[in-house]
Amino acid sequence: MTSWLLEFSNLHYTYPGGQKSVLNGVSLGIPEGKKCALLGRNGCGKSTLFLHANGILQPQQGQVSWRGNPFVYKRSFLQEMTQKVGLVFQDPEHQLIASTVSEDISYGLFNRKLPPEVIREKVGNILETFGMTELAEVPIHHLSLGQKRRLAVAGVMVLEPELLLLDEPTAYLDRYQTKNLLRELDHIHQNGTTVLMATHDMDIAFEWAEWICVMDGGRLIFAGEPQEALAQREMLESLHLGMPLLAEVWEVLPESLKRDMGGIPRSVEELKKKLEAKQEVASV
Ligand SMILES: Nc1ncnc2c1ncn2[C@@H]1O[C@H](COP(=O)(O)OP(=O)(O)OP(=O)(O)O)[C@@H](O)[C@H]1O
Repeated sequence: MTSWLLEFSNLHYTYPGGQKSVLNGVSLGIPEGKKCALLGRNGCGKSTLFLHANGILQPQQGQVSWRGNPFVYKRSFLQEMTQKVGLVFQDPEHQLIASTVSEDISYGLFNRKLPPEVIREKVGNILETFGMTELAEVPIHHLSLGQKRRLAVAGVMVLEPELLLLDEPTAYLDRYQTKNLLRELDHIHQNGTTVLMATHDMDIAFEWAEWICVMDGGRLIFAGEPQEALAQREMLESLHLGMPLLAEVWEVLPESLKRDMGGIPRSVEELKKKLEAKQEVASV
């Protein structure tokens, strides 16, 4: 049986004064140690679900559990959850509060009342990990959007969460910045953090994630491995998510080539490698 690090069970939520319920019985488990993607069209409730992951919002019905233990909506428990679950908002402007890069990263550590020398060391290490050492004293309003996004992730990661949730972290990033961010997330994941990313981008989800969830209308409608998601063409197209580009390319390849290549490659690099290997065999 899969062990869920965080589990949402039958959550219902309507915003105060809202006309419509946003979460309509969503049940979704985040498997420990995996890179996960949450897909769904605009307004289906992804961000609202994220706000339930560390108790910022409390469900009106249903339950959130951490390692099988239901959330208790009391200050001490919620403080513990904000440490275990790091949340990176869609808009970094909502997250960055201090005036310079290093001050911003220090903020959460100061709140934890850590000794100044420990804070200095942690900030220095995280700046190095994120390649931002030279930006330490730069005012936040001088940063590019890509740098702000990296800083928002760094500011959460310095608190060493066990689960990192990112709300559309690649939105508005160019290909180069997107690749860098995904590489950083891989690094974070290799160091033992479970990662869940909300995205509209099926190509990123297919290439990067090991577990894919799809929401619609405040409910979960699919959860499974990326290859299983490919069997859901009709559902993915009806939600305007579409199929990954590589799956579309795969469709038009000759059957003999597909047989030799095994399954659909997960990335362009994997496709190239498989094609080159095939050419080498053919030229022997
Ligand atoms: N603070 C709020 N007050 C009232 N309604 C809200 C609030 N935040 C979000 N909503 C509404 O809740 C619904 C779900 O929004 P949410 O941001 O959770 O969806 P989403 O799937 O993350 O969308 P997107 O992909 O566009 O970011 C939308 O109809 C939105 O207008």
